Amino acid sequence: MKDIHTFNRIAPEGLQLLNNEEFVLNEGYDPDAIILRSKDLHTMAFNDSLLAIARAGAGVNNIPVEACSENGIVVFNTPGANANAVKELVLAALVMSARPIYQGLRWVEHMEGDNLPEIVEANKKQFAGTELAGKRLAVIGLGAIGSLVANDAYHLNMDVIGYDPYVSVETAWNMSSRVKKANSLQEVLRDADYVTVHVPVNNHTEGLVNADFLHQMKPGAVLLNFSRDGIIVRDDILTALNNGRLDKYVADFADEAFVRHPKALIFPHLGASTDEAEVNCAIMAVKTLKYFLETGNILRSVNFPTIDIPQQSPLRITIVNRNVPNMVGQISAILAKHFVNIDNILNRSRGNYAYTIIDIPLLEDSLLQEILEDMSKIEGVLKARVINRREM
Ligand SMILES: NC(=O)c1ccc[n+]([C@@H]2O[C@H](COP(=O)([O-])OP(=O)(O)OC[C@H]3O[C@@H](n4cnc5c(N)ncnc54)[C@H](O)[C@@H]3O)[C@@H](O)[C@H]2O)c1
Ligand SMILES: O=C(O)CC[C@@H](O)C(=O)O
Repeated sequence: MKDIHTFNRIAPEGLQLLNNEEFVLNEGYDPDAIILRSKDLHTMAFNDSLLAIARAGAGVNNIPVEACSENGIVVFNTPGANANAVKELVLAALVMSARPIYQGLRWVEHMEGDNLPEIVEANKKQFAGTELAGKRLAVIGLGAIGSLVANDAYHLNMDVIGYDPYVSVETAWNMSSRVKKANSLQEVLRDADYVTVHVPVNNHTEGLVNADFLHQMKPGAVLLNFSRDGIIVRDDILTALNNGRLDKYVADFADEAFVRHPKALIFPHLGASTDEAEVNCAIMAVKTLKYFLETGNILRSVNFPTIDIPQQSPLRITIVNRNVPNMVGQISAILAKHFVNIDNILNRSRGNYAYTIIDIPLLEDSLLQEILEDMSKIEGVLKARVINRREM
């Protein structure tokens, strides 16, 4: 039995894929795996038996990924599973920044009386806006969300320019050829009326939107942030709003400095909050996690390599190790010492870490245990486990 802990609301359509014969939910204190959305795990102590964490979402900044790698814990996310939901909210945010819809709705809510239509017609000019068509939109980060926003904004007749120095081949194929490609931040920001940022927050993007970035924007432009609050320097945005350089700041992250600011429009982190996105994310997170727990194969991990080979032998040993020389040699030597034949072995690395799968014939439990203990003692092995195909 594998114990899965959940945090936040994970859609039942995903959780019901965890059958009762193999999995229990939220039972013990030492889970084999965690599924979560935005719960912050940075201060959580990880139990030794924790094998994996699946984020039902795109961003993994609420998970201490480096510490997980050091403890041999595989971290997964659900790429693209909520991208359409975020895209739709960004399009709504673009319209709401061009036209004071929200202000108009609030105003009309407080009106009463038989002559309401006349009052409305006499005063509605205060809620006139502008159109998006013909305006330039800069999209920074052309991944799952950014590419959808860019394509749809083009269909709203916006002049769209994108910037992503690491754009994936898949995204490049999905992008409309009408979306212009910028080669630098300076180029993408220079003439844009609207700038929307869709990058993950990490060591390279933290504070990306700072005074220098804002200075490169066209005066009076609008900035949209549906990525994370960590990508902005709050004081620099406040300064730009207050001195008029930035016309509006529209974000999906509540911050005391912005919530009542007259030039800010703040959403309560609603990007992924649609029925469809919640179900998509839960199903993808559960399937990915279940596949890893059952087969040892890794798909959609943010800290370990993709590895996916069918198990053709009764036993599979999986090893999470540091990416250092002679690891496969030492692992094989232990099996050779016990005269165990290797049916299949595959080692893949990613940065400082690697993952090894070894398929072997059936062995006595005691011998298997001894082999596993020997492997766990190798300097640089972070986690080792056995998958017995008969039990699956
Ligand atoms: N508001 C929400 O509820 C919500 C929902 C989903 C995702 N997000 C946030 O949006 C981010 C993007 O999501 P996604 O699904 O599009 O992820 P993604 O991984 O598909 O796309 C991210 C893109 O950013 C690009 N990138 C990275 N660093 C860059 C840089 N310095 N300059 C330009 N491009 C850069 C990458 O090459 C990639 O193409 C997530 O990491 C998450 O933080 C927020
Ligand atoms: O789960 C959510 O509501 C937000 C998810 C979002 O922040 C993400 O990074 O995918």
